[in-house]
Amino acid sequence: MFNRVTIIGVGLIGGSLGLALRRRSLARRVVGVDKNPENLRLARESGAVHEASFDAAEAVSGSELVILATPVGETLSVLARLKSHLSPGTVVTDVGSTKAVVCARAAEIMPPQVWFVGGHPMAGSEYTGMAGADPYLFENAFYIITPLPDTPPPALERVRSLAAGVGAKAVEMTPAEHDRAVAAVSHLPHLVAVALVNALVDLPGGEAFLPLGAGGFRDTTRVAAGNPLMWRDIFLSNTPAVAGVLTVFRRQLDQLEEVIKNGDGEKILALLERASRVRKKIPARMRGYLGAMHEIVVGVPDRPGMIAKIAGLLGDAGINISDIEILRVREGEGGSIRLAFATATEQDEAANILRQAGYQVVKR
Ligand SMILES: NC(=O)C1=CN([C@@H]2O[C@H](COP(=O)(O)OP(=O)(O)OC[C@H]3O[C@@H](n4cnc5c(N)ncnc54)[C@H](O)[C@@H]3O)[C@@H](O)[C@H]2O)C=CC1
Ligand SMILES: O=C(O)C(=O)Cc1ccc(O)cc1
Repeated sequence: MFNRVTIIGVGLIGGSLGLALRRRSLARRVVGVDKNPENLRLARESGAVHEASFDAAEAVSGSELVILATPVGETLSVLARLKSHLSPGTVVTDVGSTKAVVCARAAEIMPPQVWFVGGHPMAGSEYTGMAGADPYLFENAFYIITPLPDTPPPALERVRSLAAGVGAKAVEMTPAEHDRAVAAVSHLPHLVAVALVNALVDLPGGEAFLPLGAGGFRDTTRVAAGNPLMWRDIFLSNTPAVAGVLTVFRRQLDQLEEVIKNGDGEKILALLERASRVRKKIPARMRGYLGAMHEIVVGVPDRPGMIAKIAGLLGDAGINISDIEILRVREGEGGSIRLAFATATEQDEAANILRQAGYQVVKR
């Protein structure tokens, strides 16, 4: 258990860490600092922090762990302002989406006997601020930690225990490796989503097509609703890696344009098949590092208490629902619910029980 943890920036990620620390009783005292009074108020009200403060210098004093959870562009200036108030033995970590610039500079700024260990929970959403925080956000997510060669093992261990404590799986890499990897799996997808939305708006009458967008447009553009200031800082602090992946992506777009303009069905098919093959390798039934999920989709009529009824039938049979999602709802007609189980046996049993109770069930 930590004695005192200070979180600077109680927004989506800082607030979620506070909620997770409190929920799991991982710290005797969690102090939240923010320049936004509303986020501080919500953090206090929701119990994400024991104490809220505008004064970072005072709040970090005596903390075992200081978590910097501001946008990346603020992290180093916040650190520079509070460094002389850090107590010997304190470990400072961050949660920023880029690591090389911050980790290199933070190591230089640190006073003696205080260590900076970079961190990045690979979990989040398109929401912003404490109002989007979630105590379960990090559950089963990867949490990348980027120690430097001279990071003392006890300092690294403190950040590892934060990651494990909030339910995540810690993985270590160098800051440069981290930045290359996230450029491909997080920063490029964000830019693609932004370009898709802006392209639609650029098309004559395009914005009027927006309501017609089916699942595909929603799925591929969800992240474009994210916080523009946060994402600006990310692109400003990972420029070479992002530029590199954009070049590769542009080549892909050029290739698609060429084969489509040429009406080359064989090549179009080859490109689509290659992507389909690789995409299917992403374990669709895995969340973070959880094992494969075994799913069923249940059709439910639109009546009060239906979810409770289904959960009750399965609960009575000792079957644990690992995940639940409402897929489609049509007012007055019902909809479908996806239920996931840890084992194929539970999946089979759940399908049988619900079918016997008269529900339509499809196993996935
Ligand atoms: N949003 C996401 O899905 C993820 C974000 N991250 C990283 O986490 C960090 C925080 O992002 P979010 O929580 O999404 O942003 P957010 O905007 O929800 O929260 C940031 C908080 O920091 C506060 N803040 C900004 N400058 C400050 C300063 N100088 N002093 C005190 N407080 C200050 C803001 O008022 C706000 O409450 C960013 O570095 C981001 O790259 C990491 C993983 C996922
Ligand atoms: O919304 C999502 O699915 C995300 O992937 C959120 C996210 C945004 C930034 C990060 O650095 C990590 C995760």
